[in-house]
Amino acid sequence: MFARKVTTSVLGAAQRRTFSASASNLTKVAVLGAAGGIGQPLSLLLKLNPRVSELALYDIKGAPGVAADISHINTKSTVKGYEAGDEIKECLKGAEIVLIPAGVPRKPGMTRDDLFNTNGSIVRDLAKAAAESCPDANILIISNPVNSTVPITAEVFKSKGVYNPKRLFGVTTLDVVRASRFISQLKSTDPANENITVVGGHSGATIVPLLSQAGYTLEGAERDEYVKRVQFGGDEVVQAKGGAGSATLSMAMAGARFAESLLKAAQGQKGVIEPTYVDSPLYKDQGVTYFASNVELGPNGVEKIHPVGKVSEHEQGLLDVCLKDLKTNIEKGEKWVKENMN
Ligand SMILES: NC(=O)C1=CN([C@@H]2O[C@H](COP(=O)(O)OP(=O)(O)OC[C@H]3O[C@@H](n4cnc5c(N)ncnc54)[C@H](O)[C@@H]3O)[C@@H](O)[C@H]2O)C=CC1
Ligand SMILES: O=C([O-])CC(=O)C(=O)O
Repeated sequence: MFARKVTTSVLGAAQRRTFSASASNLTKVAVLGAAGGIGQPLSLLLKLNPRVSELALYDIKGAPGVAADISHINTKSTVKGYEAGDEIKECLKGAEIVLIPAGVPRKPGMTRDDLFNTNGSIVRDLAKAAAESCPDANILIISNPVNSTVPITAEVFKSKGVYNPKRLFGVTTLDVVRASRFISQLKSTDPANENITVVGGHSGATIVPLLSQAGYTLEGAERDEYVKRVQFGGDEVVQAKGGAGSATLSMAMAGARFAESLLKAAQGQKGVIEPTYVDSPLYKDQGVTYFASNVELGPNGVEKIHPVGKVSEHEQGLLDVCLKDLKTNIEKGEKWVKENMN
């Protein structure tokens, strides 16, 4: 078996290290919402990943054009674009990973929950298609509000009798990327060496960075500003884009990183850990059925859900608020999809 190293100049050193694969472990990856702000750069990054053998790009408009463009990049994977209608079945058939960034982004003044009505239906319909065409795939939900769109997807898979909690992930990687970048700015460290655990969910107060676990003890206003920046980092981008959407490029990097971690784990690498929002036992006794914490990934998806671990008194306070909000977001998603399954 030959193994080749591929490096690209668009990613940092930490990412470059991970982009190597043996030719025997190749995978079909589908992106739903591939012509969007996230979908396009995410598809580009996946095209650069030699672990991907086939890239299937679906959108209600524009996917064939994106696919034609990306297909000229001189890496081995094949790329095909699919349009609305029945083509989604062929797009999903045989996919091992399905990334879903389809849906509308926020405008200034909106919360992620304000996207619920529009994106809930979009995710529900795409989840139905995935449950029918690739029930064993790893489903990676990017569309907001993630705290609710993940439970919506789970209920759809349950309704079809194919739910596997080990294969459903809310992508919260961007929170970890931000938490690591923001502390490096405060401490003048190399962000590539920072890995701040972030737990909870993916909106406002449900995003809980655990600085103490990385050995940092910020106090007072500095601590509060840091936590607020991590919790509301998305708003910073929404404001700066002034009505033209939310984070797309950093999200594409975060989504590609998570997909790469899953591929590495699927292809036998041990000890691959990413924080992600999954069906979790950690706070089920409090009625919180989904929760993001460090998760060890493996060939079957979720291998081991790590507990939150030791937290400071201040972090415990943040967690208490998080759990209350999360419960509401989860129940809202479950209730809505049960009443609107068709
Ligand atoms: N999880 C996270 O950390 C993050 C999540 N997001 C979320 O990702 C979503 C997408 O954001 P952008 O790419 O900026 O939006 P966008 O509007 O640029 O792209 C969305 C794409 O989805 C497509 N689409 C809409 N309905 C569809 C359907 N039924 N089937 C297939 N495709 C469909 C649109 O045609 C469009 O190309 C938003 O909900 C946003 O809030 C954004 C940033 C970070
Ligand atoms: O803020 C938004 O709406 C998009 C998002 O989820 C993020 O950037 O974290």
